[in-house]
Amino acid sequence: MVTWPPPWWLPNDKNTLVPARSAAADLQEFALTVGYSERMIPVYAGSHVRDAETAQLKDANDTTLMRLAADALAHQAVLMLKSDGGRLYGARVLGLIGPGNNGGDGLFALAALAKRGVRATAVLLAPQAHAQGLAALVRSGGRTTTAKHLDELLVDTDLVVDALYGTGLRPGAELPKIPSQVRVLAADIPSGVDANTGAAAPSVIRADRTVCFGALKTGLVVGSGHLVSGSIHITDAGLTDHLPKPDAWVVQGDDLELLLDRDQSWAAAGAHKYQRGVLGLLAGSAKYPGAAVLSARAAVASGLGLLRTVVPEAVATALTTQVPESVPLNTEELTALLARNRRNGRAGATRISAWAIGPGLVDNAETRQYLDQILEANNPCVLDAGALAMLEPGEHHQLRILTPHAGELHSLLAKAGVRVSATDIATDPIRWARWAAVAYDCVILLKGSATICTAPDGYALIVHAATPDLATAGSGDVLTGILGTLLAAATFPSMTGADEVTQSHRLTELAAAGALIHAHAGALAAAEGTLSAVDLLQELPRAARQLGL
Ligand SMILES: NC(=O)C1=CN([C@@H]2O[C@H](COP(=O)(O)OP(=O)(O)OC[C@H]3O[C@@H](n4cnc5c(N)ncnc54)[C@H](O)[C@@H]3O)[C@@H](O)[C@H]2O)[C@@H](O)CC1
Ligand SMILES: Nc1ncnc2c1ncn2[C@@H]1O[C@H](COP(=O)(O)OP(=O)(O)O)[C@@H](O)[C@H]1O
Repeated sequence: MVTWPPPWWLPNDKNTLVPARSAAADLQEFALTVGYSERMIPVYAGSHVRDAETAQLKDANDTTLMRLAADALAHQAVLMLKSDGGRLYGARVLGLIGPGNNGGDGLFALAALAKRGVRATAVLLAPQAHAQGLAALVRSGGRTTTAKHLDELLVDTDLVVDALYGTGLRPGAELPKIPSQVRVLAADIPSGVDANTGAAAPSVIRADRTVCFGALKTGLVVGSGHLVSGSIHITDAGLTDHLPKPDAWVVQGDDLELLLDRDQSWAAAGAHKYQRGVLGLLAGSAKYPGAAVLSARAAVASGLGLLRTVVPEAVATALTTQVPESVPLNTEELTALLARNRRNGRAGATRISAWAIGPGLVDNAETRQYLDQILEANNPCVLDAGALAMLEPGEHHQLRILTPHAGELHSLLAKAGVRVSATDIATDPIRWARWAAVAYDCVILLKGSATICTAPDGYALIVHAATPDLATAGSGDVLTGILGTLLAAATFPSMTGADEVTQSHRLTELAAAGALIHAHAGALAAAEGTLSAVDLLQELPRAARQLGL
């Protein structure tokens, strides 16, 4: 059950809610109480992986795990060197070696490469280096040098192995500048990335490939971390018994079926349109007429049964012309429909099964009246853009997905009395998405290159965009339409008596499913050239088919 207000919030003098000092620890606890699935890729805070590694190693001098990590690193270095017809023998590899175990990984990996004829040089960038690793390198014929020679060595290097800092990084590290044309393989996590949050130092060493040891770290999948890690290869180090419950899960195309958990009955030949879901759309304004059209088209293209629309005069004609499948709802019909919803729930031919609210909406008395009426009818809904600005924090026991980008998340949190800057959100996006999920008692889908979907109890799913081209005007309106259709078609555990946590997990999974379809359509559209929101729409049926819907 979601408790409101959450125990770690304290009222301030303006009677709004602000986080108590212990909030971070409490949230961490929350994040760890969620279940486990084999299918999605579990993600752990870097510090938890480090603790697990330490627990796994009974003897502090045992280098078993480090050698395992180094083997994986050396293997990927070989693959990178050999790609594009490159030679291994005589290739020049520079290791950037830091003071801790990450440096140790790099030294053992260089030693393994030196044994295979690579000209391996360790650039010792800290006053001390891992002693056994250093001895192994020297025994294998590798060389060492200091930072003084780095720039001249970089001119003639085939590959840099970044083993400067891993999960032990503290803020303020000095990092060398590596020219962008030099290929970089990172040990565990690119140096400069915070393994718990994904925050990256401006001077972060950007990698083409990262070999991640033991388990996928949160810092590699959100924030700037996943933008600077290149392709990620995870090495199993047998840590499972020592790891806590995951911090989050990364979901990919294969997970869609699991996320949707569809009741297939409607798909039978006899199913009619109402069983596929009836979506209500409250969207658009004279100022933003196109947003309503984009959401409507996306909803229809995602396999909706029926679309009912509530839009202002200025949008109505364009909507019926461009989305002839949509059926407008006038005020009287809306009132009657919502009354039926309130009395008899969401199923049935004359009900609305879910709402998509907000794209292009502006805040005025009429819109507020519609919004209040719709929310009162208690249907599952997705709230985006203009609707977010009209919401207040608090408990409501409804199934809601809110879809802010970072700027909108900032405003939502500010309304709840949580004063965080856009930079704070960028440096720890999962945390602040979780806060908003608690404050608004809903699922938050935080948009960005990594989309974070999280429930009030901390359950978090991450979806990566395959292309930055998705960041284009109207792309979010398309997402709202997709989510609306998924909500309209979904059955919820409430109907079988499940508790609110189970319901909110189901909603989180639907949100992630919507983000996956959106991301896949984006990848298909980008493959054809530059991407507009309309291109994205047109790829939706193909994306859904390829993902097995
Ligand atoms: N713990 C283990 O048993 C294993 C660790 N492994 C590797 O070890 C890494 C973690 O090792 P460590 O805990 O030694 O941490 P790191 O090697 O990431 O860094 C810690 C060292 O860097 C220094 N340091 C951190 N921030 C600094 C700053 N801002 N300025 C100057 N110095 C700074 C610290 O004083 C310490 O000496 C993992 O990322 C992974 O690469 C793997 O070898 C597998 C086994
Ligand atoms: N850098 C990025 N790389 C990939 N996808 C992104 C990036 N930034 C944003 N997105 C995605 O693009 C969409 C933009 O949505 P939004 O900001 O609401 O746009 P609009 O309001 O114009 O419709 C979201 O799905 C978001 O996750």
